[in-house]
Amino acid sequence: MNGLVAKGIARPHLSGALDITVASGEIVGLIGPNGSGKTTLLRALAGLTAGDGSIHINGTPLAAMTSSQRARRIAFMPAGRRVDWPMRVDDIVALSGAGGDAVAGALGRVGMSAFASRRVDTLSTGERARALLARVLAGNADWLLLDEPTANLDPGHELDVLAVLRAEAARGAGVLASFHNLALAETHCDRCVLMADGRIVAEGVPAAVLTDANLVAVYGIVRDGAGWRRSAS
Ligand SMILES: Nc1ncnc2c1ncn2[C@@H]1O[C@H](COP(=O)(O)OP(=O)(O)OP(=O)(O)O)[C@@H](O)[C@H]1O
Repeated sequence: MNGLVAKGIARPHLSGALDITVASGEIVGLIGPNGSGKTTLLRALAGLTAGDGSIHINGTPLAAMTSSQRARRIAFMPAGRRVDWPMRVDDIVALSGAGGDAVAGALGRVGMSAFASRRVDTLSTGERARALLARVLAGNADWLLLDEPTANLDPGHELDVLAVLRAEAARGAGVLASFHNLALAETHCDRCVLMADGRIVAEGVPAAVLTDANLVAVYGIVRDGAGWRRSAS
């Protein structure tokens, strides 16, 4: 079966066995409250943790791939923005294995060209987030697993990153990204997967997932005009 297809994924802090599929060319928003299991699932799909279940990429088991084959197929961006090495930004992006043109191109796509020669430890948190996304983009992987790619970004750069993710999907990449900004997920994702308490509790087009009933049950919030407020307990 085509796509990134995971079945029966079981890990500590997930409940039961989870199935999830990400097709080429789509952006899937992984949403859910703090502690619902988004990072745990993303790390499992990236092959960073071992446990029960199977992960196939276009029919090939992830477990049968060499680490370089995996790296061409899957790129993972953790939610943490910490970088321990005081390296230049372009050198950090080149850790993806990309050459100079691809590094420069990726930095340009996230608006970071002017920072190429800066040490990464001198960047602001949002700048560092964009540099780390450039590293993922430079690798040109088939599937992008991104943990909160818009965290720490201002509203303009949030939209810029969503536009970059849409361009990645248009070139055929499959994107699975976690979000806490439900408005962004609703507006920019082709599908949403909603997690709660280590389970997938809803998935489908955003309007089918971000229903009033799901928002109350999972987040304890209700729509209030263009935003949300806490539901009465
Ligand atoms: N090493 C650990 N020891 C104990 N509990 C853990 C450990 N790692 C994760 N957990 C727990 O597993 C649950 C799922 O964590 P996970 O990081 O996947 O959630 P998340 O949905 O990504 O949350 P957030 O939105 O806050 O980033 C949480 O309750 C977390 O406290």
